[in-house]
Amino acid sequence: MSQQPFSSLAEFKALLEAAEGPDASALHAAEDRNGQLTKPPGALGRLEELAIWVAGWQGNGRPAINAPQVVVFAGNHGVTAQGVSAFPAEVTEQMVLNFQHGGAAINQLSKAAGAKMDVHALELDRPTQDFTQGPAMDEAEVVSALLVGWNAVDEATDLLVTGEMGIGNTTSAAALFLALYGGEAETWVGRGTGVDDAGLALKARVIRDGVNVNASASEDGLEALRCLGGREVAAMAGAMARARVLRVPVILDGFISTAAAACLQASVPGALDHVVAGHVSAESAHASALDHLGKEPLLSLGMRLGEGSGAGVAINILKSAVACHSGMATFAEAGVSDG
Ligand SMILES: O=C(O)c1ccc[n+]([C@@H]2O[C@H](COP(=O)([O-])O)[C@@H](O)[C@H]2O)c1
Ligand SMILES: Cc1cc2nc[nH]c2cc1C
Repeated sequence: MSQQPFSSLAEFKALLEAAEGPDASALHAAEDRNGQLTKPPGALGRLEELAIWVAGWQGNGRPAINAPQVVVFAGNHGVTAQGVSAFPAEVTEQMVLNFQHGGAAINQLSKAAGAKMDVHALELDRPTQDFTQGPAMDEAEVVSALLVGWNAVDEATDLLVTGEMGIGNTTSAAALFLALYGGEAETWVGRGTGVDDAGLALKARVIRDGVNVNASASEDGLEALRCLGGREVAAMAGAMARARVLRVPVILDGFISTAAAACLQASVPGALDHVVAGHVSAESAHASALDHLGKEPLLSLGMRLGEGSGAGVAINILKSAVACHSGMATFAEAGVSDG
């Protein structure tokens, strides 16, 4: 077997810390080109900033999105034993089969956006430990899940979406936000797949217990991921980190994808400079989580599905931004007076 790129959280963190930023000359070239395109200055609004941002990360003043990749990770959570989801844990595995057969929303959204889609199920027959009883994972387990994500990113990818499937994972994500950002447990929990008011109160109690039991989770983002995350959450973090190293832009999906990202950011400032928020989910605390990360969502469609679905829709926005930037004529080329 070939040598793995990291074998501990410290080595993973060091790779992320060493990752380079965007290409300054591509950024300048894209800014310059943007000023010459046949439109009034700023008339394409945020599409202009997005195209320039993609240019910097791709190291190309005329960026392109020809090979977008959607990667969906699935994991099972011991905390489902507490009754925190409206659906049974078996649904995780059943949905993996649905993804493999092309029957889920993300299959259609990937197809509509011209993206390749891959599915990785992470040890579904071995749920993480119930985090109200102790850490969800030991270091070897979280490192192994980070590696699945790291290795899932194609080197030829030019835009990445990380999605997830995991019954119980809105509880895990809420616990991560409580550990990383503090505040009241009640403000971080939401209905997930659709729990009632009693379920919501139970979720708040569960995440409060989880954060109290795992005191070290509040000290570092990667330690929080180990104690309160899940295998699919860690795999998303691993894929986002690989994309940062490869300088591939990433579109965040919903509440759980944002929790994975928040762990990276809390551990390594700048770890999310290559990340844009695809949408704000209907999970009630998602907007606040995005605020903490300083990310303005591209879309607000009332979606709360996960799977990478909101980010999948947002691929089309980035493609549109880049198509205008790289394909439009300049004033000189088109013979249009530039005022
Ligand atoms: O992405 C979101 O914001 C989102 C919000 C609510 C639910 N989900 C999905 O629903 C599942 C988790 O919900 P739950 O109630 O089991 O914690 C998981 O498979 C997620 O993909 C996803
Ligand atoms: C059916 C179903 C599909 C999902 N996709 C992502 N999370 C999900 C949760 C459920 C319950």
